[in-house]
Amino acid sequence: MRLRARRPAPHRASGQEPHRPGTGTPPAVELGAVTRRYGRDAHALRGIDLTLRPGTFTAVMGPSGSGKSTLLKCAAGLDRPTSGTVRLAGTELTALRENQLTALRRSRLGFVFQDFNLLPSLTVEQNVALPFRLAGRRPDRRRVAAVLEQVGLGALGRRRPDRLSGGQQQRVALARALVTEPDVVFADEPTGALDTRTAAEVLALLRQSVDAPPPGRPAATVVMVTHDPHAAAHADRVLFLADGVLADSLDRTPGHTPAHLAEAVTDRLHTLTTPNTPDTRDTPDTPSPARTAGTARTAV
Ligand SMILES: Nc1ncnc2c1ncn2[C@@H]1O[C@H](COP(=O)(O)OP(=O)(O)OP(=O)(O)O)[C@@H](O)[C@H]1O
Repeated sequence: MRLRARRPAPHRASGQEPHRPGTGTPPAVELGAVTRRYGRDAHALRGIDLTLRPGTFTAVMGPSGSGKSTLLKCAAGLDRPTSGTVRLAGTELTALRENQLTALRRSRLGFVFQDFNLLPSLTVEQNVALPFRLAGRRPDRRRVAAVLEQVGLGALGRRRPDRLSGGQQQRVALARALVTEPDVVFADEPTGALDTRTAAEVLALLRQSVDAPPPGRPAATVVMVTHDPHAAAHADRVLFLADGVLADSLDRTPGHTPAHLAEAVTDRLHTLTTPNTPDTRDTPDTPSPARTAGTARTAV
């Protein structure tokens, strides 16, 4: 693979066609030719085309400075692209005024950050109920209790965050992100501050929110930026950014384990960070982790 050769052309993730109005459920996230420049010279994103279906879990990886956070911020309406379009569940964000964007983020998106971002003076329940209050709605106490059960914290609603472990605090943040049944949950390094075992528990909960939501509740859609191949291996699809373009992707195929996907992800990352290394993965006598994992390699 020669990433540099591919860099100038904008890419569309394969198999992900733009939604045509009137053809059913719109994509959860749709980016069209999104660019983001800082000043004249810093091109953080260089033409991103991307479509993510509802009820999917996508990880975004890439070297430092490749544009992951910028992509997340543009997709979540926290930053405005320099050009291009962003649609969330059919709503065009780039057309919205700032106050409309804020209202949309509060009512239709969930966020999980590395450092949890809980309010220390509020109890666990109050932190989870916050999105209702910020949206000017009465907190739905049954929903708050249900989502705390979902993340395994049903008994800790009255505690304050400083009396919780890091993993428990991140579970509260996850409950807060899920409580309004948002169109998309955006997670930026959600396990970056956690030990391996606790990180795996939080990732399993994210995965479960997509695969097995509580009865009667919709499957979540998760977009997660991470540096950790083991975290990315919980996703259905891993997107690789390099220098502001979508350079590659990996899809999880039925039957192979997160460990295999993590190995394949590590292999791709290695290729991204050392682009001049000869690519031996297509040589028949050199089986790659991607091939042994049964992973579909897709052009994006
Ligand atoms: N506010 C800003 N002003 C100027 N340049 C910026 C700004 N934010 C990001 N950039 C530049 O845009 C590029 C992409 O940054 P971004 O933070 O999206 O990368 P990243 O992949 O998330 O990096 P990391 O893994 O280190 O967090 C980098 O070159 C960065 O220096």
